Amino acid sequence: MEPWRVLVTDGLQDTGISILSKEAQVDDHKGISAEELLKEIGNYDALIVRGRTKVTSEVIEAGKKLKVIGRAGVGVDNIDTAYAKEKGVIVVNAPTATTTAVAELAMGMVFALAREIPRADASMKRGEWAKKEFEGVELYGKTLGIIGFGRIGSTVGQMAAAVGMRIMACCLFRIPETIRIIGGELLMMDDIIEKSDFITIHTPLSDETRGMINAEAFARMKDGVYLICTARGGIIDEKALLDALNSGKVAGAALDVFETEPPVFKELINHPKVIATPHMAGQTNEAQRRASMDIAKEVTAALKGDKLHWKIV
Ligand SMILES: NC(=O)c1ccc[n+]([C@@H]2O[C@H](COP(=O)([O-])OP(=O)(O)OC[C@H]3O[C@@H](n4cnc5c(N)ncnc54)[C@H](O)[C@@H]3O)[C@@H](O)[C@H]2O)c1
Ligand SMILES: O=C(O)CC[C@@H](O)C(=O)O
Repeated sequence: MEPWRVLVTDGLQDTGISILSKEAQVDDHKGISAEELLKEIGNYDALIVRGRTKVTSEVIEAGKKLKVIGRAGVGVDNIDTAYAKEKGVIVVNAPTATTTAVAELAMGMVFALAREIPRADASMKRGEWAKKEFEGVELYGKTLGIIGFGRIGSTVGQMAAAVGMRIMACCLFRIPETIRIIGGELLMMDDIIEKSDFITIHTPLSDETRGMINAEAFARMKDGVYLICTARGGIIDEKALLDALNSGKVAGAALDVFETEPPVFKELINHPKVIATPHMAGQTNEAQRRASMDIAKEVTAALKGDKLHWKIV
């Protein structure tokens, strides 16, 4: 029998490639264009992507031998999962690998906003000593509203509780035990919006969450609120955020994800009260190693017809 062929299009750490290579022929074609992918995909049994590759219905249609699509990470909003299901193509992800990394970046953003660390550093590098300009706020005793209390949101909750923040969270489905353990409150999203000093977003992008943080939501927030988003671009209405920053309603925003990536809305990125990072929250060496191993094992299991842990469709 011919060996299975696996195409990797957004890079994968060597540990994952080694696991796959024991069972299949692996082609690492990092950065492949959309046109090239359409031409090549017909030769492959499995496709492994991160967030860059758009796995459209056309790609799935062209993948005549395709049995499984693996997402080395969490969000599958770049994969047409409905079409994959229709075509009997399995979609799996590696949802636990990057939880700590994303939560740590979100917490880092909370600290960075409260003390304006990036702006202070930039002023030092310009040769200034602008000590009087920097009076921050303390986190101790402040309320952190967590929208989406799943794996990442609840990990952020534990970290923030450890520095003395009061935790309020809202969640759609299961209510993790964590909220009780950290002495937090489970509330409706409206309450979180109105009562929080800091708001951090950890939901997936869905029909329901797209544009969820809009002008109306900003109007209901406390004056001087801080906003953090490491979840997905599109959940926050970026134009409404810029207006809220300019009016002073929002004292600072830290964003890892954008409606368009790389971002085209430069006025937002360049705003002095915005801290921006290039969709790197899940990108620690440890997290990417775990993601590469998890997705390699899961894709191999799908090819062999073994039991799956993280089947999306
Ligand atoms: N920036 C990055 O590099 C990066 C890395 C990993 C994940 N992410 C994003 O983070 C998201 C969350 O990841 P996770 O592992 O915590 O997922 P998760 O499924 O464990 O948690 C998401 C939570 O959001 C809740 N939710 C969904 N819709 C909601 C709504 N309308 N209102 C309130 N709560 C809602 C769900 O109930 C769930 O508990 C992912 O979907 C992904 O988009 C980003
Ligand atoms: O893999 C990436 O590039 C981003 C990962 C992240 O957004 C995820 O959902 O796992």
